[in-house]
Amino acid sequence: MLSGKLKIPHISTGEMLRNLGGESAQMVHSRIDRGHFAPDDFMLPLMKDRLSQPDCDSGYLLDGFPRTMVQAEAFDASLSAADHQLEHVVHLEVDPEELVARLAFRQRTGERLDDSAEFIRERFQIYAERTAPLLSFYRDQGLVRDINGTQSAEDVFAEVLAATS
Ligand SMILES: Nc1ncnc2c1ncn2[C@@H]1O[C@H](COP(=O)(O)OP(=O)(O)O)[C@@H](O)[C@H]1O
Repeated sequence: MLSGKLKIPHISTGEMLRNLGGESAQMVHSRIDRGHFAPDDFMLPLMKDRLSQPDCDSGYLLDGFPRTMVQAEAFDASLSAADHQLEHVVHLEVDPEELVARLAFRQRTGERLDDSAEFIRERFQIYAERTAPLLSFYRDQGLVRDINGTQSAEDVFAEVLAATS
């Protein structure tokens, strides 16, 4: 919805990784199917290549990147080198119980192995250890827009649009 409205590409790293072919695919899929991250030294060249495509020239909506401090710092350095700036970091806040319910629903309607109950707890823990620290990193830069994600998709969309316009 958002990328259509803003007319910029939606770049979902999870989707890119799930669709990966070639020789790295097996290594990456065996990790992400268990809820583990793809390695930083795999993600960084992948994203460098993706963000250098012409459709990214006027901006992009990142979904799932950066997810570790190593990624955030490398991304920051590459933005500065290109004289580009991040405009917003959208932080969607949802209660853990609600998230578990949503993931359980997604598992019933989809095929993602990492949505199984076995891996959900693991993904929460990895988020807390490796991704949550990015919030204070970006808060210090004044970029974080906190959004209540426990609303209907339409209301979340409206709130995100208002916070980023
Ligand atoms: N930036 C990233 N670095 C490392 N692994 C990633 C990254 N983005 C996605 N992944 C892997 O892909 C999986 C699915 O990502 P994503 O589709 O964004 O899931 P969700 O939105 O359900 O958290 C993640 O759990 C992780 O294993």
